[in-house]
Amino acid sequence: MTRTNYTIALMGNPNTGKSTLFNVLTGLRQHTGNWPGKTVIRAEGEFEYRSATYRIVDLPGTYSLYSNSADEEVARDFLLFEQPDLTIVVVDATALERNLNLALQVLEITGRVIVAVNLMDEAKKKGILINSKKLENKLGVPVVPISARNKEGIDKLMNAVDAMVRGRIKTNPLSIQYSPEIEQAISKLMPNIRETVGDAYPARWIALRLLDRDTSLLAALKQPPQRDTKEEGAYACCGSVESI
Ligand SMILES: Nc1nc2c(ncn2[C@@H]2O[C@H](COP(=O)(O)OP(=O)(O)OP(=O)(O)O)[C@@H](O)[C@H]2O)c(=O)[nH]1
Ligand SMILES: [Mg+2]
Repeated sequence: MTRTNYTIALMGNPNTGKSTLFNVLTGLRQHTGNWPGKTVIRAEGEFEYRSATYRIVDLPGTYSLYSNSADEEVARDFLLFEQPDLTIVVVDATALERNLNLALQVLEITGRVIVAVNLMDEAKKKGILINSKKLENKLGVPVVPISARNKEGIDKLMNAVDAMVRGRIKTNPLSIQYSPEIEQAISKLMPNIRETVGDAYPARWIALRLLDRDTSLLAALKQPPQRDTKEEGAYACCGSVESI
């Protein structure tokens, strides 16, 4: 029997429109953080699309997954330990270069990624052109231009989501090659990491983080957080994308 329940994570830099997209998909019309605009704890919702039920998790905005802050740890832990079926990285079309930094980090953890280039309306106003096909070829995952606030591109985005969760899209995520010294150290560490944490975790990424002395990651791996979706501040809601 084919599965019909999928989990999507929304990740991205702060203020890129993740919660706006979350609201469009779930049909919710309210702020998702403790104060207007900012998501400080992950929020969850549910919606139906083409006979499948999606649980969608709106994560706090982060610039990296380097364990520098509680927000980064929440986002990192969700990717690592809850392993969503799909991650939508929401990037700001008017600040693509800075935003792609996080997208590349996510690609080091998982290849089940779609990049949603949001704020296309703003980019157009500023005369910024984005070649999403070229970006797609470089990143090796689907890239979909959207304007969440204007509900533009949502159909194309959901088409890509549907195709990916049902295995009709195979990705080939860009893997950054580091200096020979770092690559050598990664190769040395990877067998030990696999032996210690098993195949469920991205060994190459963990090796990189260990080389960076990421003690917070080490602690999280030793004691993975509880898979509790009913956190204080999280809430549930339902919607249907077909009704947009
Ligand atoms: N012009 C334009 N503005 C947008 C678009 N999408 C979102 N915004 C605006 O961008 C601002 C930030 O949107 P949010 O959805 O709160 O962003 P976020 O990524 O959830 O922010 P954090 O939770 O702080 O990381 C809001 O003022 C939105 O109305 C868009 O497509 N076009
Ligand atoms: Mg938000």
